[in-house]
Amino acid sequence: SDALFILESGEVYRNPTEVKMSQIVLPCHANHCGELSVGQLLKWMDSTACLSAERHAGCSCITASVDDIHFEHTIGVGQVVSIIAKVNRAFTSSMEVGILVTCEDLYIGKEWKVCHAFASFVARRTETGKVQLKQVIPHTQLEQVEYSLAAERRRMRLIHVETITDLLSNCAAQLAGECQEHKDAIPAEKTRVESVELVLPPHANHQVSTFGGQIMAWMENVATIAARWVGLSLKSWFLCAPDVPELKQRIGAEDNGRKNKLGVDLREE
Ligand SMILES: CC(=O)SCCNC(=O)CCNC(=O)[C@H](O)C(C)(C)COP(=O)(O)OP(=O)(O)OC[C@H]1O[C@@H](n2cnc3c(N)ncnc32)[C@H](O)[C@@H]1OP(=O)(O)O
Repeated sequence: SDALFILESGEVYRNPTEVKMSQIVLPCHANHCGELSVGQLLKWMDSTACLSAERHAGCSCITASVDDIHFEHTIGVGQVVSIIAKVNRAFTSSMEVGILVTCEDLYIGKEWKVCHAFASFVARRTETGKVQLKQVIPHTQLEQVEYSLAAERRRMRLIHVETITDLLSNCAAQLAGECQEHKDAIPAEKTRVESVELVLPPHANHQVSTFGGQIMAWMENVATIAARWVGLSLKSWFLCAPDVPELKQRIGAEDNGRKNKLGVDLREE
């Protein structure tokens, strides 16, 4: 196991960028179904990953994007969520942070995986310009695998952004023709939900801009309301981002952030 990796010096190796956060789920963290709200979980994941990125960078970092996330299980009130984040690889000023979420039921003594996500964090520019991060040196076999995969994921991430942009600009007219009339169809416009949020001090991070996790939590809230229009019970669902959520502009107290997009996949149970 990675935790028991022994260095040549005889010391037990611990990844210096690793951050672990555990939290018992309280009723105030739950949604209307009595399960941990995805928005709350995204906030915890973002803060844990940001700590890991800042531990590596040694300076203030911001969330640039989070890749698709597939939630395999829901988490109930009273269960314990553990989030482990570590920097897989640093590029120039950006880093890929791997985030593993597990859930534990203390009373039955079981622990299971909830999701695995990858977030990109960027070290804030200084007066002298872009920060050049120190490289990550993988020690364990698992770290070496993640280090190699991180470069490939970054390549795919950049291609994905371009593909989606091309799709939206070139194919919108063709896709419209694909829509078919169904008897019980709900007009897409009817599922539209818009929410306006006032950025208050509890929404800000230590850099006094809105938490990336808070923005994702607001997005998840609106997406959940929109999805309910189609009449499925939201007992469990995948929240994923066909258009990787990108945080393109910092939102301060007086700014209007650029629009972010989110897709929701529903699963009926
Ligand atoms: C912890 C928090 O809660 S922070 C608050 C929430 N987050 C935010 O407000 C972020 C707002 N967004 C921004 O400030 C900007 O869009 C930034 C800094 C992410 C990117 O700005 P850009 O002008 O594109 O910067 P630039 O082109 O110099 O790229 C900087 C790095 O970011 C990387 N990057 C930019 N966009 C993305 C993205 N969507 N996904 C992954 N990496 C990205 C680039 O590849 C580059 O990496 P490199 O230096 O390792 O080669």
